[in-house]
Amino acid sequence: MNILPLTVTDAVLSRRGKTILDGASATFDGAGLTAVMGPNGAGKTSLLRVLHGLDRLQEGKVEWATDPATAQAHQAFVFQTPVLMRRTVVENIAYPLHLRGIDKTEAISQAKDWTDRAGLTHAAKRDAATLSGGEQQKLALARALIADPRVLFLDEPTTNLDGQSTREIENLLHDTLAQGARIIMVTHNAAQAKRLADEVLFLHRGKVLEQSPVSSFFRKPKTAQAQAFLKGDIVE
Ligand SMILES: Nc1ncnc2c1ncn2[C@@H]1O[C@H](COP(=O)(O)OP(=O)(O)OP(=O)(O)O)[C@@H](O)[C@H]1O
Repeated sequence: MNILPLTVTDAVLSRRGKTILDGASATFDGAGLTAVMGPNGAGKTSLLRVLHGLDRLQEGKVEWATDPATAQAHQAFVFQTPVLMRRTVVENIAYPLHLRGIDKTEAISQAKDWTDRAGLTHAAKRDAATLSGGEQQKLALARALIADPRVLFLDEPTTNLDGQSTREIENLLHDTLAQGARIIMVTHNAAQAKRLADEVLFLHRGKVLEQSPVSSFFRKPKTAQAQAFLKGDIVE
């Protein structure tokens, strides 16, 4: 099911008198990974939440190629701090299949497969609450991927993780990209964006200043704000 392109047009989002998105516009299409970058507080997480339909805009619109319900059924969101159920790892990963009414034996069988793919075989029967941060992120990613989303939203999935967990997560993302998905991922890590992304969306004070192929963004950013950001200057 092709739910793309996804378009956000002139998005305005305010909270408690503060403008968080200030006329943000962007289009996402085809397979690949969009790295959403920008200074702290630029509105990156808020943009992802709006695209996924978690927050309603005051102005502007979010449109998919299909009706919203179809689009919703083919996308997934992995939060920076995953919300896990007090059940085993396998049961957590099987959950989206239960929601879709898939037979329990089949759901558990697929969940075991994803447990292995996520490098969590050793922890399959453990209560998810006892996992380390890296293991929880891998669980959350496997739980998102089991339903084969066409669009996957990720909010800094490897921040604070060690090298091995980061590599395992990036390997899962490479596989997901090879399956033709579009991943829209907030990252503060330029090296990671270069490893995974085909394009960078640079957000500053609630506006999309640039959405460019990854090589041109890092070689020749279009705005003074992006240049300063890449130099490591403090950008507000
Ligand atoms: N529900 C809310 N109520 C009030 N302010 C909010 C709310 N959500 C976000 N904000 C504010 O909006 C701004 C943008 O937040 P957001 O988390 O989207 O930015 P970000 O670019 O993801 O930041 P970071 O890189 O620090 O994670 C911040 O100043 C934040 O404090």
